[in-house]
Amino acid sequence: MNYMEQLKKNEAFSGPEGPVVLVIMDGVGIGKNPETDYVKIANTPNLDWLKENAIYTEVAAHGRAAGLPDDGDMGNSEVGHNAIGCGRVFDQGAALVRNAINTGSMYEGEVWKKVTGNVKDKDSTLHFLGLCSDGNVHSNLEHFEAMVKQAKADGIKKIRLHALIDGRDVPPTSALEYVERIENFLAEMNADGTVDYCVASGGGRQNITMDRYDANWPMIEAGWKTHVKAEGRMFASMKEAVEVFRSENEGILDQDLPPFVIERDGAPVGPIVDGDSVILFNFRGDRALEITKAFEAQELSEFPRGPKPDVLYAGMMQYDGDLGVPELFLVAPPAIDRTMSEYLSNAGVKQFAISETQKFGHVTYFFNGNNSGKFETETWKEVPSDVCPFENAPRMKAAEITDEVVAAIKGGEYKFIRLNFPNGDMVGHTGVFEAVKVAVEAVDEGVGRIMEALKETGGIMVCSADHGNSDDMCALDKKTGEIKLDENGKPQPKTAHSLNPVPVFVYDPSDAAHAEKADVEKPGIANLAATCITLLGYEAPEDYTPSLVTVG
Ligand SMILES: O=C(O)[C@@H](CO)OP(=O)(O)O
Ligand SMILES: [Mn+2]
Ligand SMILES: [Mn+2]
Repeated sequence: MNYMEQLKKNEAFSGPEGPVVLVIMDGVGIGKNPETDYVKIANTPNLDWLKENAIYTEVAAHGRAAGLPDDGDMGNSEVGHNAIGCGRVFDQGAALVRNAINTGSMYEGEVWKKVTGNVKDKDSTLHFLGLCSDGNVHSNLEHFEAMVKQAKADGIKKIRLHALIDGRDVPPTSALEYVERIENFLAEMNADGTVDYCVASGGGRQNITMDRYDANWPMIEAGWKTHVKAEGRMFASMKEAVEVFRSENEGILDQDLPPFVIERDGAPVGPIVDGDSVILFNFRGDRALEITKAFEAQELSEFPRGPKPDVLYAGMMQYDGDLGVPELFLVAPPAIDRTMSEYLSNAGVKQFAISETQKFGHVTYFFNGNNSGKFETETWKEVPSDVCPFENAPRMKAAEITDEVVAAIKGGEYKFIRLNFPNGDMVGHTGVFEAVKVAVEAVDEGVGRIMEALKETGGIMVCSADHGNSDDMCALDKKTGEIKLDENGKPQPKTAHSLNPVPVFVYDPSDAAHAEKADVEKPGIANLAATCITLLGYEAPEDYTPSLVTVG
């Protein structure tokens, strides 16, 4: 459907006096275990009050409810904000790539043929760069393995893997499990002696290559040096690199591991040079855009890249639909259309979107279906994030974001305000329990101040989350369900998102909407779009998942 029907005004309710404010508390879900649920453990008087006094419901934010392949897949910010922003559930990257590989349609596509053909014609190297885990948030090693098998069948002789280490979508120190899997797989591929496939470089994902939203370009510079120029500390294998780094940095998490280069006979085994092909096998866009720019841009001002090698570069997906980046991609992204931002813009509703750098693109680019363009009535505001380990500054910029939101509420210009508080998620990923508690408390304070401003102006708040994280902070023993302890008897942290549902609070202090909880079957975060549109006094598009409240 490419036409855009207009939103109809709701005859029974024409919207509140003040704005509708959508608060996305990133990574704040509803835990199952009070001992590991740092949202519960934190002191949250405002969220507690809302639970008792506002309209309260719980919605699914993972698995099929977010367009992921299976209900065992945890939610994440991309699929979460996509669903919230477009009111429907699309099959997302993880599912689309799996499908393209299983049906073989990826290999029949022009891009696969081009990328592999280039290597065959020039007798050069096919490089794979990506996050090496089965987290299914940015990537899945399964996809890498399938592509390598196909490349071998297609006659590719030389493959190099530039391996980013995870520990953020999978257990925090699980790297060696993936290293073993990769090394066994490559050994199997090499066994008949016809090909030369190996790991060439890598490092922790929070250290190199996977920065996002221009927060920290030195990470991209370090990645470029490591993967492309093959400059850095050399090791005989990835296993050796991980083991040495761990012995030198007590307690280091996988995501923070330093960069490494693999050598053979004293020389780096896989710099990226003229004539090669490169596939970035991450399917998610936020942390893929900067390294893609480094490979694609003719001129680059963000760091002294030097002349870029003349390679054929392809992404797993198109990462930005508006910018058309990257030029070559293996799988078409979900065709997310008719987002609520577009509808509201067509209806002339002025919109304000805000977060700090770390989540700025979540509430703008992800929210608008992975498009970086703005609709006419939108204003976007980015509060610069600190560049530091967030366990050291767990309040992040919650207060500054709140200041801006309160000013926007009181200013009266915007009818719809959306914001993301990153704390519950960003600090949740650090695995530092005490910091997570402070992080959640900072969010609660922000919510409280927004409530006050809405009370004064007659607005309405919809407060929810994109997925869980801080609600499930400890590793549990799979068999017994007990908290796993480390060698000092302390709970082992869990740094990944959770599979838990998330809360939805609808707070209408002046009772403008006479809102009541609607009876919705299997509610999910996608239902938030229709909820906001309904509270703004419009009828939601028919094919949006329904509003969680009735009004009028
Ligand atoms: O940090 C990230 O990239 C992901 C986890 O991989 O978190 P989120 O989906 O919350 O952005
Ligand atoms: Mn998130
Ligand atoms: Mn996260």
